[in-house]
Amino acid sequence: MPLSPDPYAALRNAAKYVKQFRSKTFVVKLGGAVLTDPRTRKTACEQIALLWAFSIRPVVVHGGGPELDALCDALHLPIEKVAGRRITSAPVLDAAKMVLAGKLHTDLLADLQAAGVPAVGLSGVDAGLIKARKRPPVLVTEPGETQGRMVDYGLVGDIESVDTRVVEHLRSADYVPVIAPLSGGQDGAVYNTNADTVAAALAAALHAEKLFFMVEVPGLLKDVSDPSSLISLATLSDLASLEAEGRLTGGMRPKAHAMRHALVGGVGSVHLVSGKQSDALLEEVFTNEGSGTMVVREHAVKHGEAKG
Ligand SMILES: Nc1ncnc2c1ncn2[C@@H]1O[C@H](COP(=O)(O)OP(=O)(O)O)[C@@H](O)[C@H]1O
Ligand SMILES: CC(=O)N[C@@H](CCC(=O)OP(=O)(O)O)C(=O)O
Repeated sequence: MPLSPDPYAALRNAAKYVKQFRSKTFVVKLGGAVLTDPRTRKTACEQIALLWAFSIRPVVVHGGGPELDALCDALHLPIEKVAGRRITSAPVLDAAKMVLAGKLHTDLLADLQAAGVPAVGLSGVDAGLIKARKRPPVLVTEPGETQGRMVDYGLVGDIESVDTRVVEHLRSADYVPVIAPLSGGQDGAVYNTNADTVAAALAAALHAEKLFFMVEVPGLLKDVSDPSSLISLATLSDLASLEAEGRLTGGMRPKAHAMRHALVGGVGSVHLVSGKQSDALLEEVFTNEGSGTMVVREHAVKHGEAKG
């Protein structure tokens, strides 16, 4: 969607945000659905390149769930997810390394390079960036269920610490870090960690201004089956109500948890934007109305006011 019919008015309006966000850290998490389609991946990279050109400092975290599903399928490995997180056996973890720190990661780096972003790839294992411990069996209650059940997620890591030094080091030399969602444990262990969780922990540790989730849908929806039910602005308590009403399912559950973690951890705002609709990220950053959902701790911004 064009910013405005008057290009100079659009430019003046965008300039206000360019000034406001110069040198600020934006963590951008690219979801699996956006990455799987080469066209949407390329469009996402071009938008990140524009943020970079405007002196915003992006840090990219990527998922890759659908591509990992495809490899598991090809290898006849089970695909089991509970509350949006994968049950990860040793062979599934090997497949995760191949996809998340391998093919998908490299293809994303190549697209970012092509868009003019000096991207450098890391996983959470590099330089102890994301340290985790194996998640113990936990009680999980799915929406619609009255009773929870104990779930052993296997080789899934719960984040214990984030050491941002390698990220800061790259940023001080003007590189853009691109992080795959694997984490390191004791004695050389490697764990699979949900990419939303990694993005939120990193955004909090870097004191990011904003955290973006680029997803398949237009943003947070009141009714997941109705794309027109977009919620443009939400608080943490709105998020809790939606969750209690069972309106957040599948991958939106770890995302809701991640949004909460980031906001409580000091990130200014969290945004859900479409990775399918062209320029949705730019529209969310550089226009008053935005394109997706902005989530804030509490209502300092009233409906109808600028989102930026
Ligand atoms: N209330 C909701 N609003 C928007 N999306 C929702 C909602 N509840 C569940 N979802 C689902 O969550 C998905 C996003 O999570 P996920 O599949 O993990 O995305 P990604 O892997 O791309 O980050 C959406 O595509 C949608 O199917
Ligand atoms: C533990 C866990 O669930 N890990 C995720 C990591 C990838 C991911 O999060 O990818 P998306 O962002 O595309 O969902 C997985 O195995 O699918």
